[in-house]
Amino acid sequence: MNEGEGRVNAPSTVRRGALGRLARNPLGLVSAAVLALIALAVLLAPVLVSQPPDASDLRHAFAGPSGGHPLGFDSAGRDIWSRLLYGGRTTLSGALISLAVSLLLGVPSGLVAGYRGGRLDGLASWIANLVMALPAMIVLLASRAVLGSTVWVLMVVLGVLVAPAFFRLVRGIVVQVRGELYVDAARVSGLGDARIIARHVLVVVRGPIIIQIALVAGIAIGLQAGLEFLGIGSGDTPTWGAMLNEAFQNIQRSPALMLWPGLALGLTSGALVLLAGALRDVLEDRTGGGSGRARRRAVPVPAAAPVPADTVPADPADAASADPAAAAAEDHGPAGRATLLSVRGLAVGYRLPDGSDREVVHDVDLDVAPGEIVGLVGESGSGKTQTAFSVLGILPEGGRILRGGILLDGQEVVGLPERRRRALRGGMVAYVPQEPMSNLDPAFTVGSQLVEPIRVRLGLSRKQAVQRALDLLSLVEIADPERTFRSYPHQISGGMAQRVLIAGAMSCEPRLLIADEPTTALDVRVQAEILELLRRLQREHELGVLLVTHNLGVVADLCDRVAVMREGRIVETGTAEQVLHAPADPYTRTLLEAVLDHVPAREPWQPRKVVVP
Ligand SMILES: Nc1ncnc2c1ncn2[C@@H]1O[C@H](COP(=O)(O)OP(=O)(O)OP(=O)(O)O)[C@@H](O)[C@H]1O
Repeated sequence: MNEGEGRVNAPSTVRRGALGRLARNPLGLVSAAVLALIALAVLLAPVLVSQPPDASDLRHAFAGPSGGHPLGFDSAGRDIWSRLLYGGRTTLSGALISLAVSLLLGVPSGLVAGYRGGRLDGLASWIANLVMALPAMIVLLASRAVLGSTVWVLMVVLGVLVAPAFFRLVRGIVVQVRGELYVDAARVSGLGDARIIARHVLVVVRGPIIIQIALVAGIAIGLQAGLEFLGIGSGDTPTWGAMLNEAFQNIQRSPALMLWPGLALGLTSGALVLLAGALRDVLEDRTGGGSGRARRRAVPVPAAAPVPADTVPADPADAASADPAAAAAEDHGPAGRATLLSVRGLAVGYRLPDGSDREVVHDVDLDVAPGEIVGLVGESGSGKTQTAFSVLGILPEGGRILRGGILLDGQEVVGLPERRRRALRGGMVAYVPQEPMSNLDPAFTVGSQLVEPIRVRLGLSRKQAVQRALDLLSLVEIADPERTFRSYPHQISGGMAQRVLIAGAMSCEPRLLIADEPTTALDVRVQAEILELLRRLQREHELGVLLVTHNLGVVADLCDRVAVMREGRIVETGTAEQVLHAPADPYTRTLLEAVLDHVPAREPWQPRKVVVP
């Protein structure tokens, strides 16, 4: 029954930490050690030097190394070792300030712009492009003239100039991630934007951000040194760039003075670049030994305490819709049963560039009663998914409901604020998607994906949520729930993944389940098992099910009633028996004829005899 159990490699999904993998990467280890040594030396400067960096004694000008002065003296008789360590403090702190500013500006704006899209994204991208187009050196020179020569202020300006690098990196990744089905699944499960970003999006961008930090730190150090070398800094604090400047002025007399600040800059920048490369290998797992990508977390499915519609605070819209709801249930409820879902005159459109709408669903009426399975069938592009997404309130960007109403358990949901819509999704109504694997975030274990929405929606403790997730895995007939709980999506089969998604959908004890081609991506044997599971859950939990499918075999097998869609309209509705045996609409007949049941089977293929002359 539990197909694919054998595919679970081992319960011990070894999840070595990134630090451990970095320690096994020779380049990473050496560069991290060099950086750590440099950081330690500049931090311990007061105890490592024998005189302050600005203490000058002209009698020692250009003098070589001596006791307590391992690198000798500069042109003003100052201790080079002391200036190198204290200069490192200024240089590295300056780089940290630039980094902090660029991270603070670039990362949150990239996350929000990428995730929300639309005008906000357009505006943020425009600003980022504008800042990137500015010549950094010219802006820094102008800033010095206007804001003064304090190195810290220049570092803040540098941070602003570098921020677009983080913005573009993060935004680009988020735009890709937001289209992932597991993000849609998290949305459908009722998780809010902030939680989705924190859980599913940040985890994807953190690796590239860490790599970028190493690169940008190197750039900031280089630029700052460049400014100081040009003599643009304040000159009252020792920095590696200022040391290079002084050394350059005395290059004829003592070329060795260039060596130490040059070495410090070269070592630090080089180590940062190498560390960035090693981090890239480690975080993207190029060195083998683990499926870094696959190990990215996973997300998921719904979970939530049923949030009865009537517990949501009333607003005037509800009062206005109360009567129509009751009327709809009375007038249109199938066979006199109270409707769970009642769609009336639904029209969905997509905004065109000229401001008009392209209508893709026209005046759809549809009902689902408790304990009833209604099939929504039709050829590809007929509007089934748009209808289902309208009920869930997750139409893609640009799509909107143009007309009509949707009553969920008597409550009008069209026009309901997103917060209240979210309370219904993953609560009273749950969703089972078409492609189970794509709806699980590969970076999280199955258990983690189930537990998070359960905790959010049911307000359970972690321990209780884990127990509930295990119970749900048993409910969907997974033989070894604990093992599956610990597995990553790449370690389970498609059929098991679909069971996991159904478990997630059931976690909120929904009353209406919307299943969009739930078996299409599965092989025939697993399809039958999943259909049987849905049937059992529907029976035992009195679920209303809206089953979106193009498979008339599934309809015959599972559905009580059928609505046939064509070009955005419902062309025929009736009991499964009526529609399949005595279709009234010519389009339904065409659909049925397309199922080759009545066509005589072809002769088995026979190899042709090849006559060899
Ligand atoms: N994001 C979108 N922007 C514009 N039009 C869209 C968008 N998504 C869907 N449509 C249009 O809506 C119509 C109905 O699509 P829908 O996805 O509901 O079809 P479907 O019956 O579910 O097909 P399938 O079985 O292939 O999923 C199609 O003509 C499609 O082009």
